[in-house]
Amino acid sequence: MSQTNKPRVLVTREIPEAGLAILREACEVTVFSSERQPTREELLALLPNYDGLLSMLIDILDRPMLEKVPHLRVISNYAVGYNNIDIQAATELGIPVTNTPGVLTNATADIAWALLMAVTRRIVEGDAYVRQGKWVGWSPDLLLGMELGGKTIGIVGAGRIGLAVAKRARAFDMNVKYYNRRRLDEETEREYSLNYVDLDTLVRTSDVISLNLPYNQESHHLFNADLLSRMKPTAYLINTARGAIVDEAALVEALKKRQLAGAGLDVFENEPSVHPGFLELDNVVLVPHLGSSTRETRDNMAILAAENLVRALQGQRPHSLVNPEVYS
Ligand SMILES: O=CC(=O)O
Repeated sequence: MSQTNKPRVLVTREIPEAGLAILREACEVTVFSSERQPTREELLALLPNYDGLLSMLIDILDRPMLEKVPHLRVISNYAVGYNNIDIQAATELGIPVTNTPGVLTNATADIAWALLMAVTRRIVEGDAYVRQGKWVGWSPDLLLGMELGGKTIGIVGAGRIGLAVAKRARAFDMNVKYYNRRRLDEETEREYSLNYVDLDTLVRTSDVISLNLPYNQESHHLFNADLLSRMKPTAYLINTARGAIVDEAALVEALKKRQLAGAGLDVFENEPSVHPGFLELDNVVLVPHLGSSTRETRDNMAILAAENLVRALQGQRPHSLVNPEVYS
């Protein structure tokens, strides 16, 4: 039982102190661990003792799980994506769910750009080449890459992060096409020099494709063998969204067959497992879901997630609410 009248909150993984300090002011806080996530069973055993949950994007909060903890007064997800939570179920149970948009936009667009540059300019291959002592002197054709200026980037998903990628692309003199379920207004298209195209045209005509859309039933395996086969053989695919937007096995095959030139991946279908096929390919750059991982961004995510949680527990509207219907 609670020692104070403060609400009790469970934080599934240690987050930056900036957020924990906000939580401690208003709540009794338990941090599960700094080392690992709670298992499903551990979470189920713990949650009856808490009023609020601050979850990570790898905590699976599906309907069967949520139905066992309908007393929760808020779930604050430490991520912009919330595909780990059954939002429909949470809404039906009256549980507000919040996320952390905005604060991680630049960091995520930066990592898309880092992957894009690393794979098109063969940075990882070059680093290995030097370390392995293979470099015997400058050569006109050593590790040739693709120039970005004048090329076309196709952005799939033109939300905050997609637009931040577009902004970087303009600075590199690239042409920017985009595909989004809903076309943006003319002013935004003009501001970011964006050309709206359908997905097929984007895939067929882009030199780089950047995935910046949310993962849901509609986007599951959107990039399947068929769509991948329509890419230019000289083109690159960058995924900083969610792994399962791409059929990973199909991507491995397409890369092997050189149906596309390369890929830069921050996210994977079954994290932390990576399809073994990728490990054998030198035209793929792989990083372990680092999109938002700058010190500044993780602090800001912690502050936003903590404020969202405290506001919901205090009966105020959280800053970034995924399911506003719970309040109507
Ligand atoms: O993947 C990271 C996020 O959704 O914040």
